[in-house]
Parts: sequence; C-alpha cells; structure tokens
Amino acid sequence: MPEHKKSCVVSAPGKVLLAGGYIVLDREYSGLVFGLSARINVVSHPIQPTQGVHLTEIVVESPQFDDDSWVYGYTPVQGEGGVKVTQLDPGTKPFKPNHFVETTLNYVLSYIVSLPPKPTFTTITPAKFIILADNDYYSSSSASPSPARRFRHLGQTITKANKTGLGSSAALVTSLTGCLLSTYLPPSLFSLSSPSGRATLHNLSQAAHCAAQGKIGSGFDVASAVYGSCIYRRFSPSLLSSLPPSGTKGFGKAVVETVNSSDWDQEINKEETDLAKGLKIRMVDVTGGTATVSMVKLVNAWREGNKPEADELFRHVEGRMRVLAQALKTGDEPAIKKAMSEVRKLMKTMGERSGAEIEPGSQTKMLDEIEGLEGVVGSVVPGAGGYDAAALVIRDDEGTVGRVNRFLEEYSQREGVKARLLDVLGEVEGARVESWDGGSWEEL
Ligand SMILES: Nc1ncnc2c1ncn2[C@@H]1O[C@H](COP(=O)(O)OP(=O)(O)O)[C@@H](O)[C@H]1O
Ligand SMILES: C[C@@](O)(CCOP(=O)(O)OP(=O)(O)O)CC(=O)O
Repeated sequence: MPEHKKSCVVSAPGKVLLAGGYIVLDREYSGLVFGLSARINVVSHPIQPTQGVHLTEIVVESPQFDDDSWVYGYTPVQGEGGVKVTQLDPGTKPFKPNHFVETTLNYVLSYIVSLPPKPTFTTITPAKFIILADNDYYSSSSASPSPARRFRHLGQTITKANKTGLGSSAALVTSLTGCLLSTYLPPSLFSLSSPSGRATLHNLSQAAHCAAQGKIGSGFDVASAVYGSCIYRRFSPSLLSSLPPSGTKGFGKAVVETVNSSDWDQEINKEETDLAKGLKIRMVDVTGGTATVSMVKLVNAWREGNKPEADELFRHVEGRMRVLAQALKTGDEPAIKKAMSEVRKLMKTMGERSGAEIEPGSQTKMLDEIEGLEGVVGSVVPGAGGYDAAALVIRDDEGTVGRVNRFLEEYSQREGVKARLLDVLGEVEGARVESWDGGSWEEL
C-alpha cells in the first residue's frame, strides 16, 4: 500500500457569527465569525472490504449515535464524471441515508480521481471514516455519564438528537473533506498546512456543503471551519452555479476546474480577529423556545422593498461589526460593550422592520438581565438570531462563570425554559490535523 494511504485524524471547529447575520449573505458586506472549541473529528483507517458485499467499500460511522453507520460502494462515472457512491444495505440495520456524508463523498472522491494529468480510480481504496463530535454539539436527553467522556454516547439516532446550533454540518463536511484528501492524496498534492491546501479544502467543502444543503448560503460556517475566526466576505455564488449534478457526465472534470479555479473571491481576514487575554466568548443554549423558519426570506423581502433604509442599516451593522472586532482584539471592555449593544439594537430593528424574529422579546429580557451581571461584558443573539442561542463575551474568571450559571438556572425556572451555558469557548484556529492516532476514542 503506498505510504500516503494511511490513518489520519482531521478536525474542524464549530462557529458563532457574532455580528453580521443577513448582511454577510451579500458580498458588499462582511461578518465577524469565531471558531469554537467544539470540534468534529474524522478518523480514517484502511479496511478489508466485507466479504461478498463490495470490493470498493467505504464505511462511515458515527458511533456516538445508535446504529448510525453508512456503507457505500463506489464506481467510476463515464465521460469524466468522477465517482458515484451508492449506499449499500448491510442487511443488519435499518437503512438510513446521511445526505451530508454521501454528498461529501461524491464531491471529494470525484475531485481526487479527476485530478490531472489523468483520472486514477485506483487512488481510492477501501477505508473506514469515524466521526466524533465534541459534546456541546448536542443537548443530552439523559444525565451526563460519569466519568465525563470527551465524546459522549447520545443514546439515540442522529436525526433525533437535539442540536445546539454550533454548525455541525459545516464542521462535519469540512473535517470529512480534509480527512478524505489527507488519506488519499500524497502530501505533494494536498497538505492542510499549506495555503493552497487550505484553499482546496475551503473551495471543495463549500461546494459539497452547498450541494448537500440544497442552497448557496453565505458559507461563513464552512469558512470558519476551515480558517477559524475571521472577518469573512463571501464568495460569489456564481462560482458554483455551473456544476453539473454529481454522478453525471463531466462532473469530475467540472469539480476539479471549479475548486482549483483562481476566480474564488472570498476574503478571509484573520489579522483583525482575535480575543484579548482575560476575555472569553461563551455560548448559551436555550431550549424550549419556538423554531424560527424562513427568516432570510423575510429580511430579503423587506430589503427589496425598502432598499435605502435597509442598506443604511446594513452599513451600520458592518461598521459596528468592525469596531467590535477591533475592541475584542485589544480587550477594550467599554468599547466591546458599546459595539455589542449597538449590534443588538440594529439587529432588533432589522427584525422589527422585516417581521423576522431576530431578537425576540424573550431574548431581549434574558440578555438585558445577563448584561447586568458583574463580569459580563456584552451579549448578542448570534447568526440569524431567534430563540435558541445567545453569545456572551465575559471576563475569564470563575466568579463570572458561576454568576452566569446561577442566573441561568434561576431564569430557566422563572421563565419555564432550559437555558444553560455550554462549555464551548470561542477559538481562533481552523481545521487541523490532530496528533492522536484515532485509536481507542472511547477512552478519551
Ligand atoms: N456527528 C455527526 N455524524 C454524522 N453526520 C452528522 C454529524 N453531525 C452532523 N451531521 C450531518 O449534518 C446534518 C445536520 O445538518 P444541519 O441540520 O444543517 O445542522 P447544523 O445547523 O448543525 O449544521 C445531519 O443530519 C447529518 O447529516
Ligand atoms: C442569516 C445568515 O446570515 C446567518 C445564519 O447564521 P446561523 O449561525 O444562525 O446559521 P445556521 O447554523 O445555518 O442556522 C445566513 C448565512 O449567512 O448563510
């Protein structure tokens, strides 16, 4: 077996869009996104294909969930079509698709086999890919096991698990893409530590994630999974519009041309994003609220009909976002407080004007009270907003964490919700190769 077809572990962080929701969908504006310490890891191992099942077999497992394992066979597609994977029914478990995993395999394997100078299907050999998500991605329905495990078993299937909204699909697609590229390509063709390797990971993960989602979002979640914290200006959606569907003639060639194209125009500004020592970004998970749907449609419709007002508001959000980024970097607490409070006001106005519940009344009440606690510098409803999450910038000391925890316990009882501080912290680093060998993850 060639030396590069080895076991490897690649991880990618979750995200929090601290400022710039909605405006970041438009290339004229940018958003401030932080990576999170909650990561999704993907571990690869070579395998012997199951006897009598398929000679070309790729197994993907998510062992924290009940019965979540997906087995695929892969076949070349004629006419420079790349590779098409087909989910195999092992007969022993209920047959459940995983659209994000399957789409990522179709995109990344097609990219790998279609690289110039000529298609090489033998590059892909049977392997198993194990997905391990840090605990904060899901709210546990059962009491935490003791001793605490780094990767908790959730005791249910993935479709039933309650997500906390940290961007699991973007972190999954990015870490799986990075692991597939690192497993099957020699370092001369892909290295996560080189700028060109990172660009490949970014472009390919964006393409796969958009296809799996069935829409072209701003891509801030994939960008932060790849690069970590940054001020992000989106790529032009037209870059992905001419890709034929996977599994059809010409797909492999087109995916290589698209991913390796020099037309990618996203801007990743890492210089202006950092978190000063002594401060932490923390996430609050709020369950028991109502789901928010189609908020992007409402904001877009309002903007269409009220261009001058909407554009002025968008410009203000962008301006406050940049002030906030600078203040977080230098640790200027009064400036952070002011910028976060202005972002909150502007986003609340955007919600009121458009009819989208970006900062609903219940969140305003909770955040106003939290901001009154000693050591809490500022708060926002991150990303698209809604009922289910909040982001805080707090002083990094036990007293503050204790005060916030006690407050959330009292608030939850009082308001009949379940609000809790997640362990996750804002973090600067993006996707990386992990040094552990992937063995005995149950012991971690
Ligand atoms: N740990 C995991 N193992 C396998 N698939 C996962 C995992 N985490 C996320 N996914 C995939 O991502 C999908 C969730 O995507 P989505 O609903 O967009 O959530 P999010 O907002 O967290 O990105 C899941 O249905 C599954 O296909
Ligand atoms: C509205 C947005 O600008 C921000 C949404 O941010 P969230 O962090 O709320 O995202 P999800 O994890 O997809 O729910 C849409 C976008 O930028 O794609």
